[in-house]
Amino acid sequence: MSYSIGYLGPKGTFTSIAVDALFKGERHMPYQTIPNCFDAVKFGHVKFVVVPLENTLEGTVNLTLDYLIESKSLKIVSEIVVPIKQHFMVHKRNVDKWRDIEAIYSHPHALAQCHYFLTQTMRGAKKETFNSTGAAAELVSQHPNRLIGAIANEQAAATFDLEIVKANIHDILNNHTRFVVLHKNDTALRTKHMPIKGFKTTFMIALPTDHAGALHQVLSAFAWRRINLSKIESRPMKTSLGQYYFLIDIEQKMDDILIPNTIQELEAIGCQVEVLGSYPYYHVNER
Ligand SMILES: O=C(O)C(=O)C[C@]1(C(=O)O)C=C[C@@H](O)C=C1
Repeated sequence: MSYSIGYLGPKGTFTSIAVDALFKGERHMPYQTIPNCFDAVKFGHVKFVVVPLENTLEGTVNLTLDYLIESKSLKIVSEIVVPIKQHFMVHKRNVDKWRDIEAIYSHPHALAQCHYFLTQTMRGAKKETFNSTGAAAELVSQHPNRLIGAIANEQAAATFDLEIVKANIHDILNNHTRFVVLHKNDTALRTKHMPIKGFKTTFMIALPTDHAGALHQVLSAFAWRRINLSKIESRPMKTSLGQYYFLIDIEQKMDDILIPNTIQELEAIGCQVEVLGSYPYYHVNER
C-alpha cells in the first residue's frame, strides 16, 4: 500500500483542505466520489479516508451518512471542522466575459450555499452539479473555449490556474463543514498538528417496533445520565416507509461505565445499537 490516506478529490476540494490540516505532509490519494472513498478504505487500498459529513447551511451529506450506515465495518476515528468560503472562478481567458458565463459547475452543496449569488447575479446561467468543487474547477481549466465557471475554494483556483472573479459568494459568513476520517478499526486518530477541541461518540440506533414514546425512551436514557447530545438525525432504513435509524452524537468519549450502561439500557428496551465511533474533533482556524 503506497498511500495511507484517501479523500474526496481532486486536489483543491474542501476535503483536501481537511486532509492537509490533519495529515500535514503525508501522501494522499484522491478519489472521485464518496462511494469510491468508502470502497478504497473497505478494500484496503488506503488505511484512512476523509469525507464530508455535514455543512452549516446544507445539513448532512446524505451520501456519506447512508454509506456509513451500510458500511458497518468502518468507524469514525476523527473529525475536523473546516471554514467554507466559496468563490466564483473562470478560466483566465474568460475574465472579461464572466458576466456572460452560460453554465456554472460545482458540488450540489456548494451550489446550494451560494443561492443568493446564483439567483441574483448569475440568474441566466445554468447550474450544473459535479462530484466535487475541485473537479468542477478542473473541468473549467480544461475548457478555455467554453463560457463556463466553477464555484470552489482559493486552493482550487490556484491549483487549476483560474481567476476568482467574485469572492465569498456563500449566503452566510458562518459557513463550516464537518469532515470525518474513517478507518477499519475504532482506534481514535489524533493529530499533532492541532489542539483537540473535544470528543464525540456517534451511535446508530434502530428503535424497537413502532410504539408510542419509543424515541422518548431512547432520549431519556441519555438525559437522566446528563449526557449532552450534539446532534440527532433520522435516516430511512430503506426497508419500508416509516422505518428509521436514529443517528445520535454525544459530546464525550467512550468510557467504562456511563456509555456501556446507556447502551445496555437501550438494548433492554429493544433497540439495536451500534457505536459508529468515539473520536476527537478538531477545528481549522478562520483565515
Ligand atoms: O466538493 C468539495 O470540495 C467537497 O469537499 C465536498 C463538499 C460537501 O460535500 O459538502 C465539502 C464542503 C463544501 O460544503 C462543499 C462540498
